[in-house]
Amino acid sequence: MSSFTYEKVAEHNTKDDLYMIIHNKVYNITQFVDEHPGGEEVLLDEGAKDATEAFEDVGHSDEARELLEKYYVGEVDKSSAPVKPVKAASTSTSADAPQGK
Ligand code: HEM
Repeated sequence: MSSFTYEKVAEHNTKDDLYMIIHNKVYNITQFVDEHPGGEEVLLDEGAKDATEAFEDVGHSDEARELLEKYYVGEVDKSSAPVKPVKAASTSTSADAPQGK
């Protein structure tokens, strides 16, 4: 079974190559971006990192959860640390976010 560090997942951060982590599982959702009923914007915003909270906040249906299986590519390497994906259109505030060493 493949495992991915957070850093590896963070590299897949574009519409043409997008990964997402939900409940410690890694999904390659590139093919799904155009199909998402909630639009592509949220997937691009929440992609390339752990989107568990965003995914759960929406209250996605069982059908949505089943869809995920199709895009499963592996597990998160839990010994790795989350990274802040570098994105051109980042909306995050930088001041209170310490960078990794
Ligand atoms: C790959 C992961 C995801 C899958 C497979 C997925 C799938 C779906 C599906 C099937 C729906 C239709 C309603 C339902 O069945 O629940 C939906 C709706 C929606 N999703 Fe996602 N979703 C994903 C990730 C996300 C994320 C990370 C967000 C971030 C906030 C999000 C936001 C929404 C919103 C706002 C709707 C409601 C759209 C509407 O009814 O107007 N989704 N999603």
